[in-house]
Parts: sequence; structure tokens; C-alpha cells
Amino acid sequence: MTPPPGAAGAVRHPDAPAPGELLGSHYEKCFGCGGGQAHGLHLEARAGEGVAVTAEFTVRPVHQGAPGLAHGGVLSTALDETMGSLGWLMHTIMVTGRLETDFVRPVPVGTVLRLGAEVTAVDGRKVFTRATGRIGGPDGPVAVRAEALFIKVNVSHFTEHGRDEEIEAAMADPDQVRRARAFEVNP
Ligand SMILES: CCCCCCCCCCCCCCCC(=O)SCCNC(=O)CCNC(=O)[C@H](O)C(C)(C)COP(=O)(O)OP(=O)(O)OC[C@H]1O[C@@H](n2cnc3c(N)ncnc32)[C@H](O)[C@@H]1OP(=O)(O)O
Repeated sequence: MTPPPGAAGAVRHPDAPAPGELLGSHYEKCFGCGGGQAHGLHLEARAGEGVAVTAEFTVRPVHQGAPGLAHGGVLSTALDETMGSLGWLMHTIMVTGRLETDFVRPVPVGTVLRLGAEVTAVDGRKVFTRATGRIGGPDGPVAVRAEALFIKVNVSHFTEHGRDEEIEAAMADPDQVRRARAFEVNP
């Protein structure tokens, strides 16, 4: 996932949340960041400097794969969600096109995984990102890392492809519409 020569650096939107500010959930029922998913990851990402974010994920028993250990797919989801939240800082809606995860060490249930993600390059609609998850805190050992290619999309990506029931409910929710618009440069 190497950006092509001539790819640009990421540009922080002037109205991006200040460093340290919580980004909030983009959708209440998102498995990654929504508060309305009992078994979800409940990730809370914060803006960093430039186009970077941090987040914390507490591994709960519902996230197990092997006994006492986090499921690898769940860890990939945590990294994916963290990288996806970088869109807040660019006011860009983007979806994952490709995701590669390295599992470096097992992650026990009860671990607080400290996640960090940044944009490495932008080439047209393609946004290149990377992320790490460290055990216990920002200086803890790296347990997982990932690179992902996100593709910029419009809100129509969701309205055209999402199930009507959820789309209609989202469009009728002024708070959800406000959050969707917060991602876009030209809503
Ligand atoms: C009311 C509702 C409000 C909702 C408010 C929501 C707010 C914000 C939500 C955020 C949510 C985040 C949540 C976490 C992240 C997810 O989990 S996102 C969910 C998982 N991802 C998906 O479902 C995406 C499914 N895939 C697709 O829909 C389409 O394949 C895509 C990604 C949109 C691309 O399709 P496309 O628009 O037709 O673009 P396409 O021309 O194929 O590709 C564009 C470029 O990307 C490259 N590319 C595309 N895919 C790949 C790939 N897999 N590998 C390499 N290159 C690729 C192409 O080669 C092309 O390159 P160039 O030719 O320009 O050099």
C-alpha cells in the first residue's frame, strides 16, 4: 500500500476539532464507535496534531476469539475504525477499500489498547493511512498495526446502498444529519 510518487500530504481542515478534543461517534449504531451497540467497541477517538487521532479500546469478554484473548477480526475493526475517524479532521467521508493488519502479540481480555492513526498521503480520492495498537498506553508494546487505503465517497454512498429502514431513520435524525455534514467540505 505504497502511495504513488507525487501523492500529496494530508491537509487538516481549518474547522477540524482541536488537538485533544473528542471526535464523537459518526453513527450511534456503528459497531466501532456507536454507544447504541451493546457489544460494540465503543471507541472514543480524539483529535491529535496534524491529521492524526488517538483512541482507546477496552477488550471485553464479548470480544474474545480464543479463551481470554481478543479476536483478531475485532482488533482489525478497532484499527479500521480509528483510521476511518481521520476523516473528521479532513472533513472527508471515506470508506475502507483495503486493510492490512499485522498481529504482533496476543491481546488479553481486559487490556486497554491505546490506538493511534495518521494519514500518510492523499492521492485524489485515495487516502493512505496507518495505525498501531499498543497494550496499556502510549508507551506500551505494539500488539497490532495496520495500513489501510480509504476512498473518499459522498453521502450518496450510504443513501444508495444502505438498507432503507436504517437510512430513513438516520435521515430523520437531525443529529445524525449534522454529524454527516460535519465530515464534508461541501455538504
Ligand atoms: C445519512 C447517512 C449518513 C452516514 C454518515 C456516515 C459518515 C461516515 C462514515 C464512515 C464510516 C467509517 C467506518 C469505518 C470504515 C469502514 O468500515 S467502511 C465499510 C467497509 N468498506 C466498504 O464497504 C467499501 C465497499 N467498497 C466500495 O463501496 C467501493 O469499492 C469503493 C471503495 C467506494 C470504491 O469504488 P468507486 O467509488 O467506484 O471507486 P474506484 O474507481 O473503484 O476506486 C477509486 C480508486 O481507488 C482504488 N481502489 C479502490 N479499491 C481499492 C482496493 N481495494 N485496493 C486498491 N485500490 C483500490 C482504485 O484502483 C481507484 O484508483 P485510481 O484509479 O483512482 O488510481
